[in-house]
Amino acid sequence: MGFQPFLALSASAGSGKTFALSVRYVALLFLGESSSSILAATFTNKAAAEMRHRVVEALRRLDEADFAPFLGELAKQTGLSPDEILAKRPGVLRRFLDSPTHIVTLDSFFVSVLKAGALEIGLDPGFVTKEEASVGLQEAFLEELDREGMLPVLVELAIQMERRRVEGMTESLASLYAQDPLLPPFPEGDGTLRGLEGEIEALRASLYERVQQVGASATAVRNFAPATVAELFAKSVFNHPSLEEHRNYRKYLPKDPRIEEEYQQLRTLLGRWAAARERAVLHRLGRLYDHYRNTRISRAKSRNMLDFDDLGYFAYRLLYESLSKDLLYFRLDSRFRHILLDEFQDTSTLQFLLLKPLIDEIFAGKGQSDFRTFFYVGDTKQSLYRFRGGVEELFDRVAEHYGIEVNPLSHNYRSAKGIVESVNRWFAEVMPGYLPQIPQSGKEGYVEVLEAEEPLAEATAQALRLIDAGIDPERIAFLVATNKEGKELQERCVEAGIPTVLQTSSSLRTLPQIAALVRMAEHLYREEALDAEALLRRSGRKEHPDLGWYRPSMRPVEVLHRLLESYAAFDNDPNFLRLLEFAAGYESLPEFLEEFESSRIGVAPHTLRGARILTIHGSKGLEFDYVILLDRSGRGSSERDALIPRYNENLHIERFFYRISGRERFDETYAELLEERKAAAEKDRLNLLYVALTRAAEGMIVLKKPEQSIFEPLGMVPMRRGELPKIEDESKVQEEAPRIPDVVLSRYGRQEEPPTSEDEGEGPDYEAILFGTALHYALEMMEPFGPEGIEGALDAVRNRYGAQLSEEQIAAIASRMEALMQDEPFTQMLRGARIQKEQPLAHRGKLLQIDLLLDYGDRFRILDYKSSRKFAEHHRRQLRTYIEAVESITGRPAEGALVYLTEEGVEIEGLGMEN
Ligand SMILES: Nc1ncnc2c1ncn2[C@@H]1O[C@H](COP(=O)(O)OP(=O)(O)OP(=O)(O)O)[C@@H](O)[C@H]1O
Repeated sequence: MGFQPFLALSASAGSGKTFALSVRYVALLFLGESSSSILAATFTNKAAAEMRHRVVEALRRLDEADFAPFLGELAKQTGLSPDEILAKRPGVLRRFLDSPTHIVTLDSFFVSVLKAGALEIGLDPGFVTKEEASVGLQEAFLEELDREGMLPVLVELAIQMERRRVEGMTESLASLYAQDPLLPPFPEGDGTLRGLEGEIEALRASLYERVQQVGASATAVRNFAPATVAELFAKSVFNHPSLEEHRNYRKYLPKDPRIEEEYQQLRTLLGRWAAARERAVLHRLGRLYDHYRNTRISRAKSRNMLDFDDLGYFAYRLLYESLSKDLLYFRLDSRFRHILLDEFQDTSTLQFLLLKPLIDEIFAGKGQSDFRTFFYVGDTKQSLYRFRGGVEELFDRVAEHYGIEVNPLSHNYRSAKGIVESVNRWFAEVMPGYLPQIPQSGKEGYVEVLEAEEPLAEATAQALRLIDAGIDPERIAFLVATNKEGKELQERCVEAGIPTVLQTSSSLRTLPQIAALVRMAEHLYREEALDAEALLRRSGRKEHPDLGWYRPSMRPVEVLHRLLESYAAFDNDPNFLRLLEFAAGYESLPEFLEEFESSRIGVAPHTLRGARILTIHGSKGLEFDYVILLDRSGRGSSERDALIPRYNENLHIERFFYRISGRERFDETYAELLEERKAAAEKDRLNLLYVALTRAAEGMIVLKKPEQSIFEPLGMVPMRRGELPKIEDESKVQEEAPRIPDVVLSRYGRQEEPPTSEDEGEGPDYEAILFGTALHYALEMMEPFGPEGIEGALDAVRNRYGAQLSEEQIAAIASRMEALMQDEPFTQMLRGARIQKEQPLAHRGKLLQIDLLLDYGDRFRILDYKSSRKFAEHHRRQLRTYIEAVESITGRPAEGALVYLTEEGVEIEGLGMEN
């Protein structure tokens, strides 16, 4: 086939696009090109790391059987025989390792471009990058508005946009900033709104009178009764293009033909009113935007910190307004002769514009003897980033613009036959232009669609099933819809004893131990002595270490280091080194804490083992042997941006439409645009499902909700195809099942697990944990165990938790204890039993702590207190573990009960062994 210098591959998931990209990269090396002249850009850090890995592995292991397909492709592309390739390999590998490489994410490439030319635009090249805009941005913006006398404009706009919160407006401004180079000019204010409102009012009044005069019904008359223009605009009568079509009016129209005429005029005027409102909003927004942008620019410069949007803004200015290409290449110390782009369907227009000067440079040499190439791959079925400016249309436009051949690939090399065929069946009908893939694997694989009311709960059960079938957790990935669900699932996995790695974000601050450690530092700084166990429970320690060494004058790195020493369980994790490195850059804790919150320190790769938990978005381009795909728990959100952009041929924004509910009835262009957006949103949803369902190589379990499922558009029904692998040693499975949850991690000491509930996006509710912990403590300290012991127990609680609990909370603890002591079923259970409180048990290498163990001589009852019902299912599973442990240790039967001590009173839920 030879080497085609300009080529694009547009092909389905698993068809080998990234594989082809790696082959091409290596082929260029064998053709004598230096790695410093090749730019290979991907979307995520993970993909870039993966690509580097593939290239190095290929160069090292080309002679191994696993790399035969790679070698075969390489031979085709380079025109060399496999033997020639293998003979050249050592030299190529040496040169590769000795030269700088540019296998990077687009964002990090733009960072290096910007660093190279920073001084040109008044930036300090030592700037750091951050994930999101900083906390004080809004205040700084408001200060700027105040200084410039612009606050009244903000207020007027707020009234016009019916926004009660400043945040709503700064969000709109932030989204303008994110696409600054693509913005159309903002309209001038034309002051037509008032005049139009007068005209509309006059027409309304006239119609009101006319419909009254012809004797129309009260309802028909009411439609034109006095109202503000906005109220009138919202009326459903305007759903009818003409009153002829409206049965309340039809028969009266002949009596006064002016009615229909005026109705039509009114509709036209309302349409113009919406457009005038749009102009007024955009005009004010434009005025504010200038100041918003100033604030962003000057803050980025003065703090020397750039987020993604700043990066795009400055890189554009640099490339298009400030710097010659030659100077840029000189500064970058390389001149790219070859560009390879992965996942091109998700490239935003702005990103493309930033690359365009480099691509143009390549095509400038086209036709000459100079060897320059451009290659990109993608799949518009997998485009997911429309919401942040990804435009899949770019794929074909770029090919057309540069005259690049676009080739398909029709085989699937990733997934087993059963998976490929199931995916073909699900999508053939619903995705326009879907080309069924041809499975390449000889394996049948495993596919199961299960209905589950609670996908999060079912997911752990299914993972245990896979693990019990002998599948290493490392080979399993859970795919979830949102980061929040990822966190919740991880909690459940911890408690089910399944090791997991949460990859919903690659940021260090999302690692539980790191987050806990920083939270500890924060508590020290704020002098809030919140229960350290609750925060650092994952460290596996029991005692609260002495933190008396803390001094407010200490540097952040010192505080963190001392905390690490105090909680020795954190040894040897390179992520802690990264944290310390980051902290070393700050002099004071508050400064460190603020920056840490929006930091972008990557997680050290390969430091963690276990099943992966990722969002579907995060799984793009990746593959896993086994995938458990979870339906979304809550409902998805629908698009509600105030400004709807319409793009021109160059994919710049031609104009914005201002969203007003019902405007589509008065404005055809707006109606069409809205329809296009809806169709696009629909397509995005399908794309997301496509990405999710094409990640598995060997097995896939889909957990679908019976109702309101994201899988509904596919007509997916419960099914099963293929078999899970058979584990050779059946006895091992017997012995291991049911698996023992890792109780040391999930629950330790007396405290309840931190709830990560639906309604709090912000993680554990430490108030509730503290309350639960104190309540447990009170019950433990109650001596004797009866109403007479309550007073003494409360004293103990005051001694230990007095500083953190309010008097009301202590009173609430007292009343819950009293309720328990008076509860008939509870006191009944105590009769004839030897009572053991906080009984520790060692079982299968794990330490369990039982709240109340009642020993009746021939059998046991285990009671577990809970202060909330939030995690009932979790509590039940936990209790079953305790029952099993007690039975196996003592050889006597045991049963258990959950004792819920809630505001409503005492409720006891009994639980026997189920199997
Ligand atoms: N020609 C080939 N011969 C053998 N194996 C291949 C070939 N092409 C791809 N593969 C393997 O198939 C799997 C999927 O390939 P790859 O990740 O390149 O697909 P992709 O098209 O980039 O998928 P996605 O669109 O999901 O990113 C990989 O494990 C890869 O090594």
